[in-house]
Amino acid sequence: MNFKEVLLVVNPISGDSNKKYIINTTQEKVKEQGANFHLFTTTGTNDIEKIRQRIAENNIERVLVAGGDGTINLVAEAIKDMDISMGIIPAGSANGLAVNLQLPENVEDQVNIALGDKSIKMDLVCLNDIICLHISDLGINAELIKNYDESSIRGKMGYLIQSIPTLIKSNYPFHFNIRTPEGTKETEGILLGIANAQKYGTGANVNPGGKVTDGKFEILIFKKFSFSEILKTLRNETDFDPEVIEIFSTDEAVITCKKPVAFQIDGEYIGESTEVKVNILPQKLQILVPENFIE
Ligand SMILES: Nc1ncnc2c1ncn2[C@@H]1O[C@H](COP(=O)(O)OP(=O)(O)OP(=O)(O)O)[C@@H](O)[C@H]1O
Repeated sequence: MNFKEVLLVVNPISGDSNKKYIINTTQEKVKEQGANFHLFTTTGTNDIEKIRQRIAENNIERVLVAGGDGTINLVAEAIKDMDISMGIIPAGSANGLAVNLQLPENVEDQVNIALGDKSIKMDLVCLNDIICLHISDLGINAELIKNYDESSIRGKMGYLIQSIPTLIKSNYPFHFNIRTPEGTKETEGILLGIANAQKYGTGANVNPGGKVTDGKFEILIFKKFSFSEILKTLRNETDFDPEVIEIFSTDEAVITCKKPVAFQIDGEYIGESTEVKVNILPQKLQILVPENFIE
């Protein structure tokens, strides 16, 4: 152990769940390790600045995050230029990044990993200057997130309830122009994903070749709905029909759309966009993983 001051950042509303058990367990384990425990509860406004302030005031050396992908993203933004490692205690609606980092279900095990020594240096994908740790997309999934944000029911059920109205109201197919150092591509689709990791929080393995430390991201084009291809992602199969799902790796891209398209980063709805500039910050964030983590 090479830290004395630990900050736990907790999102009180994420995943529609009470965080008391997580807070108590973390506090106990930090004390057992002979370190000091500090707590920051997010408010939904200016959290990045407030976290940076707490880190400076208390000489924080390790940050733990209890929240969903949105909360992990904002803590990553706060610490990305500091020499501080981040541990994750998944407590959101879908926990996409936690699935990719192979974190266990049990809170005690999660806290042990977050306070442990095994870490990787993760790439951060940067989209119009906003970082992404997990998966971002333009199209129907971002429309779903927008509709969810506007509804009053939170958690997994909230997403489920919004899925049918989203399909009915959607403006798909969308038209995308994708420029990368490898060439230019014009395509239509229901969703264009920009993936650092492999899986959505549902476990759907949409990007089987994705690695969070390889200095690259993948562009995923879902050209049309196909239940057989969706089932393949759920079964971890990798032989997608290129007529339905096309995937390629790159390290830079400019995506333009003829009409504004809904856009989300790590589960947070950003707005409608006609241009997304993508680049990568290789091995930028030190993040704790299980001892038996396999890339
Ligand atoms: N105290 C708070 N009150 C309201 N919103 C908050 C608060 N703290 C953080 N937030 C918001 O929570 C969002 C992040 O939620 P996160 O993605 O971590 O959890 P989630 O359960 O997966 O989210 P969601 O339920 O929206 O899918 C951010 O938009 C952030 O601004």
